[in-house]
Parts: sequence; structure tokens; C-alpha cells
Amino acid sequence: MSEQKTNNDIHWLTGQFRDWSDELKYRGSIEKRVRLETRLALIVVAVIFALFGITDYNLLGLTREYYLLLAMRITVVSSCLALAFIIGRWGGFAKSVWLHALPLWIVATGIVLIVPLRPESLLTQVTAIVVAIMAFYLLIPNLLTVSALASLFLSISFITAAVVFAGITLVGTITIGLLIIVANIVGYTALLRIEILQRKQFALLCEEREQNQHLQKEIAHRQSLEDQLRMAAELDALTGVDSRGHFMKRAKALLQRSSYEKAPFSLFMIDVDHFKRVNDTWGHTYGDRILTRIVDACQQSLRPNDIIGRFGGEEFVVGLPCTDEEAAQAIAKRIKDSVAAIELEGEMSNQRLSVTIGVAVASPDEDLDSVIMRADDKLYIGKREGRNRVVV
Ligand SMILES: Nc1nc2c(ncn2[C@@H]2O[C@H](COP(=O)(O)OP(=O)(O)OP(=O)(O)O)[C@@H](O)[C@H]2O)c(=O)[nH]1
Repeated sequence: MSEQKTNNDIHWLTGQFRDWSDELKYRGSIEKRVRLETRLALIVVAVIFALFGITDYNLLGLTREYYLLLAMRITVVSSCLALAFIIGRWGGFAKSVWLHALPLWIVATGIVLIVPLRPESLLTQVTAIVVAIMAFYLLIPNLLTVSALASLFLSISFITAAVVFAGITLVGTITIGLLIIVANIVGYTALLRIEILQRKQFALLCEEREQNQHLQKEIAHRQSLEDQLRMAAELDALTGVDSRGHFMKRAKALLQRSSYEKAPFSLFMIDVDHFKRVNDTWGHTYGDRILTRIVDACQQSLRPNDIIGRFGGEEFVVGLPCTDEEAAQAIAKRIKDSVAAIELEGEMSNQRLSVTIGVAVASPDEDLDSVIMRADDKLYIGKREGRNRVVV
């Protein structure tokens, strides 16, 4: 939500979101705090209301009015405490606002009932009314509309009770009325500003959260794109073995390590024999399938630490750490045999595939390019000598 939109979304008179679902979301977000603060406010109100019982006794003594006031105070205090308990357990602020409104009406009724019982202390009660109005707006957490209605009820009932039971003059009524109106205006505008500010803050927070979620999604999407790109760069799309670049990187590291550990490192260049014929006779799609089957056969003959990459076309390269000439020769022969054992389907079922393999064992401190070149030379010797062989 942009700031402009937030301003339009909040009602200027009630300070609430115009959209009901936004309002419910906001109320839900402050529910825990409102419950806690309402309970605290109710307990404080109950204690203050009870303490005023002492002044009742001083003023009235053990008279009928005193007992009536005492009964009223006990009712208000116990109602406040009961409500504090109920709100603590079931006071959902989002949907049960009426429950949160009850304390205001009970306290308002209690305050107004004091007037007929202690009409002579009207001046003290006017002060109490102003304090109560401010408390309704600012100290007892509630919605602006709820606080305003309860304050209005308190104000009108108090002035009526003052006129009827305390017999105040017209001037007195106007003075008290003005005082109460000012208290209501101050309380209302202060709470209105708070309500609007809190909702604006909430809207901004929601927007930030939304943006964060969007950003998280974007990051995840980019990460998956990066993974895909990396895979595309590192793996050969047809056979799934290392791409040439990635193989070179890994082989260099393995060769370096072998040289550091003074362990032998061997390398094969493998080329499929007469592959052009396969393509020309059965087409490229079939040729592709044959290539993947040859790679499978090679991989099955290798050990977990060996690495294989596609060097280009129908040529593959294998790096074998901790492998001396004898072991390399045995593994190369295993590869040659397993390629020869591939069973072909359909029209090619009577054909046999073969590969020629050039083997080179790295000399101490020899670099990868030089080992590859030597293996390549051996491969071409093998091709010249009739193919389908391992040349060391
Ligand atoms: N189907 C398919 N064919 C490929 C691919 N890459 C290279 N080739 C083919 O592999 C063939 C290689 O042909 P040549 O270099 O003449 O080698 P050859 O026919 O295998 O003969 P020798 O290597 O001398 O035994 C060409 O026909 C290329 O088109 C590929 O990814 N898929």
C-alpha cells in the first residue's frame, strides 16, 4: 500500500480501515496487546473505584446512601474483575468488540449512579468525569467509535443526573457541559490521530512484508535459474557427463592433488569408431541414443573417484586419480569390452559398437594439456592401427 493509498483507505472520522478485511487483519494483529492492556486497565479501574468507597464512608457514615453506594461499587468492581477474566480468556478484539465495550458502559453507569447518592460532592465528580472521559479515549484500549459512544453516554447521563438530582443552575449546567464537550473533543481528536497513525504503520508493515515475500520468491527464482545455468555450463546436455570446461577444471585439481601426494594419475581419450556411419545409416536421433548408451557403459566400468567428460562430438575424456599404467590399461579394456557388449535393437541388432582408447599416465609435474595431448596421440595411433583397441 502506498502512502497515498493508505490515506484514502482510512476513514477520516472513525480512524478505521474502509476495507473490512484490512480492519479485521489490523485488529487481529493488536489483539494480544489489547487483551493484556484491557485487563490491566480494568483491574486499575476496579481498585480506584473500590478506594473511593473510603471517601463515601467519611462523607456519609453508615447511612442508607452509603450502603447503596457500597452495593453499587461492589457491583462495578466485581463486574470489572469478571470482565477482565472473560476478556483474558475469550476477548477476541477482532470480532468481539462488544465484549471490550462492556467495561466502558459498566464504569460509566457506576460513575453516573454516584450523583444521586452523593449530590453534594458534584464538583469532585465533575473532575472524575473529565478524567474518566480521557481514560475512555486514551487509557482503556478500544476503538474510537466504541470509546466515543461510551463517552457520549457518560457525558449526557452525568449532565442529566446533575440537573435532576444535584439541582444545578443553568449557568452551572452550561459550564459543566462545556467542560465535558472540551474533554470529549480533546480525547476524540487525540485517539483519532493515534488510530490513523497505528493503521498507517500497520499498512506500511504489511507492504514491507509483501515486498519481502516477493523478494524471497525472486531470490528463489534467480537461485533456481542460476542452478540451471550452472548445470547447463557444467554438464553435457545429451549425456549428462561433465562438459569439456568443467572436466578440465576438475581434472586439473585432481592432477595437482596427485602430484602433491605423489600418486599416479592416468587419462583416457575415448573415441567411438565409425560413428559417422551410425548417423548416416540410422539418423542423428538414433546416434544420440547410441552415444548415451556408450557413456552409460563407460560409467559402469569406472570407479567412484574417476571423472568423465565429453570432449567434443563422439570423443570422451576420463581422468583416473591414483591409477598407474597397469590399472589404467585394465580399466580401459573393461570400457572397451562393455561398449562391445552393448546390445543394439532393431535393424542394428547384428552390429557391434567399438571404441578406441588412448591412455596416458601423467609424469611428475606434467600439466593437464600435455597429458591430454599424449593420450590423443595414442588414440590416433589406435585409429590408424585399425580401431577397437587400447593404446598405452
Ligand atoms: N548423433 C550425434 N552425432 C554426433 C554428435 N556429435 C558428433 N557427431 C557425429 O559424429 C561423427 C564423427 O565422425 P568422424 O569424425 O568422421 O568419425 P567417425 O565416423 O566416428 O570415424 P572414426 O572416428 O575415424 O572412427 C559425425 O558424423 C558427427 O556428426 C552428437 O552429438 N550426436
